[in-house]
Amino acid sequence: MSGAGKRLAVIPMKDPRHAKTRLSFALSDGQRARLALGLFRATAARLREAADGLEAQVDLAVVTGSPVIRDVAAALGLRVIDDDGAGALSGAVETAARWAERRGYEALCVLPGDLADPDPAELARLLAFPIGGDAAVICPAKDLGTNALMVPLPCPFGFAYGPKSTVAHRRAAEAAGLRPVVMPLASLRVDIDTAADLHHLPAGHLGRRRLEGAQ
Ligand SMILES: Nc1nc2c(ncn2[C@@H]2O[C@H](COP(=O)(O)OP(=O)(O)OP(=O)(O)O)[C@@H](O)[C@H]2O)c(=O)[nH]1
Ligand SMILES: O=C(O)[C@H](O)COP(=O)(O)O
Repeated sequence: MSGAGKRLAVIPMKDPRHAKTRLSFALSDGQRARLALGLFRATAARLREAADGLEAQVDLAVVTGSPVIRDVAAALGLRVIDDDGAGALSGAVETAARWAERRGYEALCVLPGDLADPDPAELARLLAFPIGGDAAVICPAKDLGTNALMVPLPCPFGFAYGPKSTVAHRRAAEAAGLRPVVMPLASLRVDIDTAADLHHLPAGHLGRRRLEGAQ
């Protein structure tokens, strides 16, 4: 099987036209779509840089129902997993986990596509963590969302994305007999949800320029 002895890092990604709705009062529809696509591209590029520097075999994928994202991901060399119209983040990640398990991958690392400024060195540290079959790694967001989750496959618990999902994932991992490892990585604390998060974007970034221009 193509994934034997390897890990799969997957980015769940909506269609940019339907993404970042919490920014709709701060950005136009076009600006939101460009921001969502730009954040996805940046996260994919940093993930590639991290994976290329590792001895451990890590393949990269996106799980999406968006033809736009599918084309961009294929051009970036990512594997494309159809989210089967999951309609919610946990369902899309579950689809990716089943896809990876069928192909023999030993672990799945999930990263959202809206991280503000992920550091490849921190991504590499996460990807290289030796989870074996008995641990799950959780990287908390500043609002206690789950900004990275790495689990053994088959994953013995259900994905529980939503408000304060770090707590839900930690409890679910423990209940399933896994050792939860909370790994607070500074560059993974911020994902772009609200206008206030735009300040965390790199200087000169479209989203930040728009916000500063608007003030
Ligand atoms: N494939 C897939 N990805 C999703 C889904 N829901 C969220 N995502 C992705 O998961 C990551 C985190 O999601 P959110 O923070 O909710 O992003 P968002 O849905 O664009 O933001 P809002 O519209 O403001 O809720 C982003 O990369 C999203 O594109 C889904 O139903 N399917
Ligand atoms: O972290 C999570 O559980 C999901 O990303 C949803 O949280 P968010 O919309 O606050 O990012």
